[in-house]
Amino acid sequence: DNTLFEPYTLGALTLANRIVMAPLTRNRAGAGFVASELAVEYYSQRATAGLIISEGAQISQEGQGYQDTPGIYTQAQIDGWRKVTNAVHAKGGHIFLQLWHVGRVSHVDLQPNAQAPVAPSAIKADTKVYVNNAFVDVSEPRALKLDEIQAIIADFRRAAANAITAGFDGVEVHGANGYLLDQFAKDGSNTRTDAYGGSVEGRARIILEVTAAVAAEVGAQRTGVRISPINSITSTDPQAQFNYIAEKLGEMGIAYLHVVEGGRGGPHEAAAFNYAELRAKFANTYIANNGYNLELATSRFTKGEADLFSFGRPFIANPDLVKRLKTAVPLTEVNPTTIYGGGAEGYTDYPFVASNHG
Ligand SMILES: C=C(C(=O)O)c1ccccc1
Repeated sequence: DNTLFEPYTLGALTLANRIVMAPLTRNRAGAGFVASELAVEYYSQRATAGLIISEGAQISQEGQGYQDTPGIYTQAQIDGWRKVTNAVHAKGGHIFLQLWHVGRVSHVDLQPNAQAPVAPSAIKADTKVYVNNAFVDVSEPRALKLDEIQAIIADFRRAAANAITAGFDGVEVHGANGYLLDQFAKDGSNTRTDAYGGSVEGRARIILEVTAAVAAEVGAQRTGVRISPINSITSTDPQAQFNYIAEKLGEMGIAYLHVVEGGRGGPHEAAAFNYAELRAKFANTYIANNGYNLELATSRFTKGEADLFSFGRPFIANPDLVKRLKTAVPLTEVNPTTIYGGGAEGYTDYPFVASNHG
């Protein structure tokens, strides 16, 4: 098979193609942080993706950083997601849920008892979050105690079990984009001197322990991990840090490593990081992400540099992205004003290619 549109085996799943829908936060969850009814239509519209990875779903109240993002830690949330997975499966699609803990990227208004957001160290992120319908500075975080780290690992494990109960085909541990696990992995945000910091191994410990716990719960073949070696937070030697993480994750036999190449949402730059070296540390499936188009994906695929390619914004505006890429139909541009928050507009109302076309 020499194209992106041939079937691909991922663990026990046969994907119809190598095109993955990347996790996309849309801030449309309803009361109780339950995935909205509209999410049923939104995700099933995009079921022709080889694999859908859902928007980040927080594993606990403490793990939430933005308003109206869905959770995966209550029965009502599980019930809401069940409708989504049923609809995607009814269309022959496959869907993983992204397990999310934001760590320091949060605001006291979202935190239990208005507490400070938690982090590896009490270092405030230089970023804003969408809370109370406005972009506001994040709140000052506090450093986690060792027993709290064990509790968070248990939260990830429980959330993974909930995702399988909700009908997901697997889970993706969110270790990227400046959130909790990424905060531990990078020394720009982790100055701990205990077992969870102070060295390549120490900074990697929590993402490896979380992944081991999740894989023990749902199976290694239904577990993926997302990392972003050089975005969001500075680190001294990202190549050494993430080569080590990739190697240890590879030893666990998990299904895939999903890599944000370059800066999040930025152009796909040939960044100062060797992704081929990283990939060589991980024997299973490598999903390449960030600013791909068909031409770039095809060229890297034919060079054997990645197995699957994930697309974010193109999937927002093109529910039938696979058909458009396969038949060279021009893509609809995303409307940036309706990505975050709102209702059906800019969510479930993007057009499909006319059925008589291609
Ligand atoms: C979960 C996100 C990520 O991984 O970047 C996110 C969160 C808020 C806005 C955009 C993206």
